[in-house]
Amino acid sequence: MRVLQCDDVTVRFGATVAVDDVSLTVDEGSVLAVLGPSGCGKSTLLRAVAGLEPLAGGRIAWDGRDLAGVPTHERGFALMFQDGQLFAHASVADNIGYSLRLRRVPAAQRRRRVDELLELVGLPGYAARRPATLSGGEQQRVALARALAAEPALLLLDEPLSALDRSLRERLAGDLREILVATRTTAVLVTHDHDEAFTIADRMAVMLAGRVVQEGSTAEVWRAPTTREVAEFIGYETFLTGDAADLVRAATTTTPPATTPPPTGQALVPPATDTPPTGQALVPPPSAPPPTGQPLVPDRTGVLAVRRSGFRLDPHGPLRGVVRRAVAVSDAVHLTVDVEGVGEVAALGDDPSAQLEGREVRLQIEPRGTAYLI
Ligand SMILES: Nc1ncnc2c1ncn2[C@@H]1O[C@H](COP(=O)(O)OP(=O)(O)OP(=O)(O)O)[C@@H](O)[C@H]1O
Repeated sequence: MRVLQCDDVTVRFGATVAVDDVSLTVDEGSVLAVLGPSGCGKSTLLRAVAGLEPLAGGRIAWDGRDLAGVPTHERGFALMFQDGQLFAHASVADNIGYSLRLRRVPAAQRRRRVDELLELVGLPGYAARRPATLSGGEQQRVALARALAAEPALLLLDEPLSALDRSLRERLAGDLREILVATRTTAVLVTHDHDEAFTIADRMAVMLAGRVVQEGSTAEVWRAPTTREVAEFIGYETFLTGDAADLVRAATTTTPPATTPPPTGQALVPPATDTPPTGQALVPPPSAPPPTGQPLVPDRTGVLAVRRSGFRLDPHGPLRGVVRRAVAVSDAVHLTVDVEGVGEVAALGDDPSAQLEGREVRLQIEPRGTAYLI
């Protein structure tokens, strides 16, 4: 059931239109990510839903009821920010139990609920600790427990993981997804990180310059961005037109993967990650077999967008090129390859230690890493 409904919402700061005619809906128990670059208006939209910014136009409704005139504390929503903003002088238990105390929940019941929440966020035994003695990740877990304590009708998450380092962010994003699903929490997550949006949310709304430019299930937006701006924002790096696009399209001839149906909603990892393929591919064998099978990329005019993982080093690949640049990352190598008849493309190799610059290579095309922009 649809519970949050934003219709033509506009928020202005003087002459700045921070949120421009945005319409969105969120279903009960589902998580919507509002994904966009810094300054696109996503935090302002979240604050408007919380009742912290007045609307210049439009309407926000909860469960069919217009929220105009309903103050923040009466909306029954909880907010969690990038910096959890814990009370420094209170224990972890008092931080988590704060909203329960305000509601005069008896102490014994409060303690039980705090213990349950600490278990849920993976911090059993932390009740007596002070926030200053916790790591950044632990502090965010406590902030999440505090936000969930009052069983909010809607949880509003504003970049909840961006202050953390990358590996911790990835782990916590997975945990956050599991906790939201386990508690059947309806949530709106604001983030600039497309991987985070993919891990945590069921649906995604891409926001650019105050407007929602694409909305859909995370898998749908990931696979089929509608414009170049959206595609760039969610990680497509190479954009081809005309003969270059035709050449790549004609070379895209591989057997369809066994798991063609896209994940819907519950996926914890993106379907087209930059995971490197197995086996290294440097020198093309002279008798590399010609590609066989049916072209998978539809024959249409438009811009062919390709992720780095869409072009993989493979000795049997149909495209030939010369490596212009190779940048090793932890378990892969990011390549810029000048492909015959195509030009420079971003590609992926699997051996960070290989000396590839200046070498002739072949590339395979991974259809799941490609999209057509019409
Ligand atoms: N209180 C304010 N007064 C004036 N302008 C504001 C105010 N809050 C936000 N803005 C402006 O509104 C626009 C959107 O800001 P907002 O913080 O919503 O963007 P954002 O996408 O959340 O960015 P970030 O990720 O950097 O926080 C920006 O141009 C910003 O300068």
